[in-house]
Amino acid sequence: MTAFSYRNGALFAEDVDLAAVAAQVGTPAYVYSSAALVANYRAYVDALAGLPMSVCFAAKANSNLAVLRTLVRQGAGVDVVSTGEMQRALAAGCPADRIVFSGVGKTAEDLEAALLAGIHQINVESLQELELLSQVAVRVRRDAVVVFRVNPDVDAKTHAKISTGRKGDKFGIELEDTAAAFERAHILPGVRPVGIAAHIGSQLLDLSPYRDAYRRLAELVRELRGAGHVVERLDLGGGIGISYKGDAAPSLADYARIVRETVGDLGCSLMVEPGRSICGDAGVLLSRVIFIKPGRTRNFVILDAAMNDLIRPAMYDAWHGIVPLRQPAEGAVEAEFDVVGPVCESSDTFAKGRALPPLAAGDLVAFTGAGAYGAVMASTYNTRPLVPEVLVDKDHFAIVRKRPTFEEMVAGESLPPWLA
Ligand SMILES: Cc1ncc(COP(=O)(O)O)c(C=O)c1O
Ligand SMILES: N[C@@H](CCCC[NH3+])C(=O)O
Repeated sequence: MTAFSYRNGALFAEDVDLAAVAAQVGTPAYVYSSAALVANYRAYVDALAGLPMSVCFAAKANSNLAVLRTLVRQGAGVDVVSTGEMQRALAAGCPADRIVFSGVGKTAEDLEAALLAGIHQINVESLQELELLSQVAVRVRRDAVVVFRVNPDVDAKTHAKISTGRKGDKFGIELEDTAAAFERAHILPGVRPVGIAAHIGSQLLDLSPYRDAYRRLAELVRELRGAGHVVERLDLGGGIGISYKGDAAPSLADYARIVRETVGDLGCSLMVEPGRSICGDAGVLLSRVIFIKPGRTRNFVILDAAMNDLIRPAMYDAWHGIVPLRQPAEGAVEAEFDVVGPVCESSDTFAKGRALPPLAAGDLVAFTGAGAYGAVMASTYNTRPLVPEVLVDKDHFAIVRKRPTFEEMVAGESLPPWLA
């Protein structure tokens, strides 16, 4: 769904004029639409209806408390990869038994926190983690419900930096070692293996790798059961890719068909962990033009947003729409610009040779598709404050994370006695 549209020449989020948000909150600022979050979550629930399925939102895509709360109120569970994300999920009101803890490098502290919170399951990614989990479980006297994340060795046909399910990737246990992991878990105290998980990568626009991976999972479930293991849970990993450029994205109906065909009849309770496809198109990053800088070879739009606020273009050459908050006049002629931020790195470039309508210093623009892996990946490089976040619901909005002041930014630092 797109909750962002022009009305009388002004870009709105639901019924809120984004220029009014920029005026009150300043720029850069992330703005999220409640309606889009809810619609995207419901689309998963509806597409997978009839299957014993739970939808756990991957908090890594956007862990803002208000975003989590919006989804949790709809019934979503939360997939977390750190104690911090788990605390956020709990603070957002997610019942512990709807939380899944994933991640390749959980520490004893993470595992202890997860056990004490009593979460739904811990997705274990190595024998080393299993051993540590057993020790922690015995120490805190809580049994761990374990799902083994396996590496199905499938090429997800996505950006190399976000592909996670090929042999040689750091994630998961190799398929052929899974039975041994179950056997070890039966010997160790405090750990109870109940299923398997896989996540082959993010931003998949071709669904066939899911079919390949899920077939391998189904085969593995049968093999494990044949060897006498109980396999009652199957976690299918992250969600489908989204359209950043307005071109065709995969449909949830097609994804659901693959799920039904490959793993629908195993008698396992199923889980998906979508992040991007729930919050990606539900957010924009607002920014203001500082300068238009014409050059001999290239012309630049210099914005007040930078790579530290939205790193995806610098990190993955990712494409985000950049649209003016005031719709250009009919017949306005576009020109090509490099769109850059103020950070002292040439990679602080959002777009090269992008055709844009006439813009002037002071004008506002919005980066589209910025709701996932935007604010969560922001840093304070160049001592730039973290961008504030705003949640819109129908005709009103609230600041759900404020911009820190410069005093707050240095408040945690101190001088050692010999420099004081
Ligand atoms: C284990 C796991 N689950 C879920 C996700 C969410 O993926 P996506 O945002 O593509 O839905 C990720 C991120 O790729 C992940 O690593
Ligand atoms: N951060 C990546 C996605 C990584 C998903 C996490 N496994 C992106 O922005 O596309």
